[in-house]
Amino acid sequence: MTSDDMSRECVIQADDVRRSYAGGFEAVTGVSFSVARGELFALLGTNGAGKTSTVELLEGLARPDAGTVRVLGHDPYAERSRVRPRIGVMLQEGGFPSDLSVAETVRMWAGCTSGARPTGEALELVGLGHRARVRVKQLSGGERRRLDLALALLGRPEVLFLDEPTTGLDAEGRRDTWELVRRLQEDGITVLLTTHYLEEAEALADRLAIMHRGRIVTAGTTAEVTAARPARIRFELPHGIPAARLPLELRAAADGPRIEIRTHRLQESLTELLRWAAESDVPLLALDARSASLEEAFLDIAKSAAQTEEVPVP
Ligand SMILES: Nc1ncnc2c1ncn2[C@@H]1O[C@H](COP(=O)(O)OP(=O)(O)OP(=O)(O)O)[C@@H](O)[C@H]1O
Repeated sequence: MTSDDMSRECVIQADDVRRSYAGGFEAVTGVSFSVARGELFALLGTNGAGKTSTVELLEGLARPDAGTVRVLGHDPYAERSRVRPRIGVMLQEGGFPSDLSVAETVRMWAGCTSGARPTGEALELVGLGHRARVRVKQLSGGERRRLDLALALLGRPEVLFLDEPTTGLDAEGRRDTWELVRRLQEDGITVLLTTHYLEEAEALADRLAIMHRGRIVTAGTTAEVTAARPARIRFELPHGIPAARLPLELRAAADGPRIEIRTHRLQESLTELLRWAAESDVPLLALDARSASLEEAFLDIAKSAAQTEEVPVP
């Protein structure tokens, strides 16, 4: 960690936070993490892992049963009036009246937001300037998500909570949203993102945490989270060339003509494979070599967690 990192102000802090629902079910079971100013932190997890339950505590919508939460140095629940004007929250479903126009919706929200941006500026920011007069019910799903985002950005927040911001968007809409989030980050906004898309976390997050059953199972940069997992080389051998002809160190799980090698030394293994292929004059078909992805790390975590879970007694 550089001295610059150490001097960065901690904007979001969760310390050993717990949250239970009526009936005693503990959805968040001792979660700790911090987010520095200007950082984008992604919270990932299996279904029902406790992401939303955690984020609601940070947004000041509920009080933790144990542990402490601080946003911009304040308790977001007890000191809501100090924290709320400085944060923006993009909910999964905005739920605004669908008969209003886009501009009317923004103006309505601006009425409840201190220091709101002008309507045109908020809409331009999310690429909806040309849709100002259209009724909300006529917007596409992707445009509605962008309107949700415009409303979250209305009060020029220092901290932005994005709850699954690209769910329901097509590939182009998703990439447009990523571009926008990157621009916001360049302006110094701190972002806490929850997402089901690992690719989204990979593209945007400075650091991330993966939750499962109410706790953080692993956290760090994408590189840190994937570091311990092997890289993968895949290819097919031409008909008539058996996997047994590969150098001993590279012999791997063969599935018919398809070969997959898992290795912690990707560069060395690949060099060796390519040298063998060149010397033996064997074309490697559909060759694909890649470092471990976040998706593989996530699936491993979900799988190993499932294996250690108790089997319910009938
Ligand atoms: N109001 C509630 N009352 C009781 N249990 C709840 C309540 N809200 C959530 N839960 C439970 O708490 C657990 C965590 O839910 P939460 O919505 O925080 O998970 P999540 O990680 O956001 O899930 P998803 O990715 O599916 O949205 C789940 O088992 C859920 O059923």
